[in-house]
Amino acid sequence: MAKITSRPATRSKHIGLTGGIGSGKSTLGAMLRDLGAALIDADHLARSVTASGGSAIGAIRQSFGAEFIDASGALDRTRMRELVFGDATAKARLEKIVHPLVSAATWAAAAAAEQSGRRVIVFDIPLLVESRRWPSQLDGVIVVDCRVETQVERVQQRSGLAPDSVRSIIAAQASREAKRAAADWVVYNDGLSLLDLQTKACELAQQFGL
Ligand SMILES: CC(C)(COP(=O)(O)OP(=O)(O)OC[C@H]1O[C@@H](n2cnc3c(N)ncnc32)[C@H](O)[C@@H]1O)[C@@H](O)C(=O)NCCC(=O)NCCS
Ligand SMILES: Nc1ncnc2c1ncn2[C@@H]1O[C@H](COP(=O)(O)OP(=O)(O)OP(=O)(O)O)[C@@H](O)[C@H]1O
Repeated sequence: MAKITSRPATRSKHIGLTGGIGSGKSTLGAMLRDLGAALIDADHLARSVTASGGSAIGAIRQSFGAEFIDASGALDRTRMRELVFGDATAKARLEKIVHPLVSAATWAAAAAAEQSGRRVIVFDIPLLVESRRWPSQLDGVIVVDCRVETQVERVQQRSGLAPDSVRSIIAAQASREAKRAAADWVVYNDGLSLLDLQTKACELAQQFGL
């Protein structure tokens, strides 16, 4: 199958969805999917190329060493997290391996959604604002925003990561201000119940013609 490396000719709406770690973008993405959008999740694709047998594993082993691959043949995520969020050069080296694979998988999934007649495709991309290519390839961008304290709390609750580790990940991402400046729609997901967030999802879905 030919590799798809950029946006195919399209008639559906392509909406980017981004936000810092723990902001709630995957939660909003799932709500938009339930309202009829096709959802493409870059984190999910990145996890699949770094799972056992994934297409990034050979290059990661070669570049970082066998100690970054666990006994099942998958990326050792804890070890890699501890390395890259304190070492910008190592992070760039990892991204150079993973991002092109995620990008190709993203466009392949978008083409499939397009072919099956989906009118709205939501691209959940954590590093959308940091990327030079993504913004120009989308029809609009939703930014989910919340206070850093809320991000730290949510991620700690979700995965047990220590507050300092969460803060080091936040420090490696674009600032809240930079993200908001790139937004066509800002969803402020702080002090909101999940029901309130669902209401915001319904309003967006209506604007997208879902
Ligand atoms: C470093 C890794 C192994 C840590 O794995 P872990 O299971 O702890 O986290 P997970 O992949 O679920 O990501 C959680 C969140 O961390 C943040 N994050 C992940 N990678 C990056 C990055 N390169 N730069 C900044 N933030 C990142 C995002 O907010 C993401 O939603 C993993 O995140 C990874 O392989 N990152 C490189 C690939 C990448 O850039 N993914 C982002 C989407 S393409
Ligand atoms: N309004 C809300 N009320 C209660 N819990 C929420 C709300 N928004 C998000 N959460 C919870 O916060 C956690 C983080 O949300 P989510 O996974 O959607 O964030 P994310 O931005 O996708 O994070 P990541 O970058 O790590 O993928 C989840 O456990 C989610 O259920």
